[in-house]
Amino acid sequence: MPQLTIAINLQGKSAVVVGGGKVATRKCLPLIRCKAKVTVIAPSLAACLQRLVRYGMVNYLAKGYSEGDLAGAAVAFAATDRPETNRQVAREAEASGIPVNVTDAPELSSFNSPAVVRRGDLTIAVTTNGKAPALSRKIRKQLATTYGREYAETAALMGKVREKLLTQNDNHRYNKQILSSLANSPIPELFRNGLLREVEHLLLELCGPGFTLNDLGMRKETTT
Ligand SMILES: C[C@@]1(CC(=O)O)C2=NC(=C\c3[nH]c(c(CCC(=O)O)c3CC(=O)O)Cc3[nH]c(c(CC(=O)O)c3CCC(=O)O)/C=C3\N/C(=C\2)[C@@H](CCC(=O)O)[C@]3(C)CC(=O)O)/[C@H]1CCC(=O)O
Ligand SMILES: NC(=O)c1ccc[n+]([C@@H]2O[C@H](COP(=O)([O-])OP(=O)(O)OC[C@H]3O[C@@H](n4cnc5c(N)ncnc54)[C@H](O)[C@@H]3O)[C@@H](O)[C@H]2O)c1
Repeated sequence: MPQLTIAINLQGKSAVVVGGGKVATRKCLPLIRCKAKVTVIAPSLAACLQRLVRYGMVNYLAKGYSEGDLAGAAVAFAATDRPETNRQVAREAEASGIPVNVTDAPELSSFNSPAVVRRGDLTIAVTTNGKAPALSRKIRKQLATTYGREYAETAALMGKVREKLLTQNDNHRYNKQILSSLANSPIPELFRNGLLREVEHLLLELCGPGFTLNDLGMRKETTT
């Protein structure tokens, strides 16, 4: 089934992960990163999850799932190795209108987890609508080699330029032209090679004065 791909803000929202193994751990880490309040429910935990509990990054209920455990959740994950338990979680979520990811039954899920490359505010997500997760993983690895850390800097820089353009200039056509030129410029390659002076030259050429890395509040380093 074709699915809507969205990026959702879960900061401060409750996320319940049922199960405490390898797959549950993989579901918890991005939730922690986006500052959700994560609760894990499982009779026992994998070592990595035990550490996350020890460091206060997830709340832990040491028990088997029972109906009502999803109360107040903005999102839920059924990641136990018991298909019947995962189905019970799916039923409660469905009855309560809570989006749920059932890790052994895509047909019962209201969403699935894409394979993700993160570079600062740039997120590249790959999904096959649940058909071929191993393919998503392979493509994620290919993308990770093409889009390195320099894209985090590029996205940050373009965010600053865009903010400044939008606050000081309401000529949208002109702004679009500048931002499109920046997106198609060699700025990522320049960042990758530490050529910040050349980045400055490009900014001057494409945006005009007032857009140095300093003006934009971005760290300025000496270049060779
Ligand atoms: C992308 C990724 C994200 C993540 O989980 O964070 C992810 N699976 C990953 C890896 C992976 N999963 C599996 C293998 C072994 C090879 C294989 O079976 O193909 C590998 C590959 C590996 O590990 O190398 C086994 C597997 N996966 C699912 C089932 C159940 C079923 O299909 O019934 C089974 C059989 C379980 C069993 O054996 O019983 C189901 C789902 N897995 C999804 C996501 C969702 C669809 C994503 C999409 O639309 O493409 C979906 C539908 C639900 C969900 O979990 O959201 C993550 C890669 C992270 C990365 O590396 O970036
Ligand atoms: N979606 C995916 O990407 C993917 C990949 C591989 C496997 N899977 C599926 O994910 C499931 C979990 O795999 P795993 O490798 O994490 O297993 P695992 O054996 O490492 O962990 C299973 C966890 O479930 C917990 N559990 C068992 N009964 C429970 C209950 N009643 N209530 C709450 N927790 C309970 C256990 O304590 C354990 O922490 C399997 O069903 C597998 O088919 C999904």
